[in-house]
Amino acid sequence: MIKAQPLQLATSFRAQLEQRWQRGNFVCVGLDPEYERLPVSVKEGRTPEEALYFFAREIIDATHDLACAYKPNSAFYEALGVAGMRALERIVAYCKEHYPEIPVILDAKRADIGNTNHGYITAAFDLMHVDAITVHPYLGKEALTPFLNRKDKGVIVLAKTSNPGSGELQNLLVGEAQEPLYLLVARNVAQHWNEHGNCALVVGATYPEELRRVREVVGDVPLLIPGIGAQGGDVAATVQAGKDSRGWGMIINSSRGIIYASSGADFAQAARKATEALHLEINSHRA
Ligand SMILES: O=c1ccn([C@@H]2O[C@H](COP(=O)(O)O)[C@@H](O)[C@H]2O)c(=O)[nH]1
Repeated sequence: MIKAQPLQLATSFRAQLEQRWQRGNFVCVGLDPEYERLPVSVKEGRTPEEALYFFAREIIDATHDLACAYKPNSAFYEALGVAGMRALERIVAYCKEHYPEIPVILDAKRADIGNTNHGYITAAFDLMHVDAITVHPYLGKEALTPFLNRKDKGVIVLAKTSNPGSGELQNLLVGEAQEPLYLLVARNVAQHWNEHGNCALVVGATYPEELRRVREVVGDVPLLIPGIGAQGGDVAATVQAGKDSRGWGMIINSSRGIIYASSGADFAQAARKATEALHLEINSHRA
């Protein structure tokens, strides 16, 4: 009889993603809790720190077999001050302890000059132990080198963001080729910044044509794709435009569409249902 082999724990963000994609998991569950919107049953008898922690933990337990990644956005935790940051640290620690195979992406959109970046890196990678972080490209590769040199960690660079006004700067035609800035960013990341194979790019699901153009120039570089669910991005168009040469390569985020699927005590079951529906829809368009 062949014995099932225990899953070997991946040692880098990219390897973690590959294992999740191999299972057919492409949904990134966005852990973006607004305290005011938490179900009454979650807030009752709990401090704000405990409420945030409990809410996220229940959602993680309910979705872990379907999730490609978890993505807490730092803003929602910072908004509660020290209590929020403590909750964030505990949520990441919970994921790492119980589901170490699932990558945790800290959406904090960092990047500054050299020594400031060291502070961001220590906080995210060495204290919080997240597997990847989002950064903006504005300061260029030189400034981002301390992030890029963390070979085992993912560095996810904003290219074309999902917001309605993202074209103001990102669509400006630049360089010799007079191509949109977002495409130049994507090209530079894929060709010059990704020396350790640890880069990914953010492209909003609200811009499927731009997503297609990015995929065309970056090959199989992973894409973090927010904008599904509350922002109205189309799943079929996203998958058609965003999949890589293997039909993989996508980390498709939904936050509010999953975590607020129910405002009642059944929020975790509802989050699972919403995750499963998105998981099935993504996979139905991958072939
Ligand atoms: O271009 C971007 C970059 C990041 N985000 C973040 O993703 C989630 C989206 O949340 P939803 O509730 O699913 O709309 C949130 O953390 C954003 O800050 C993005 O939306 N677009």
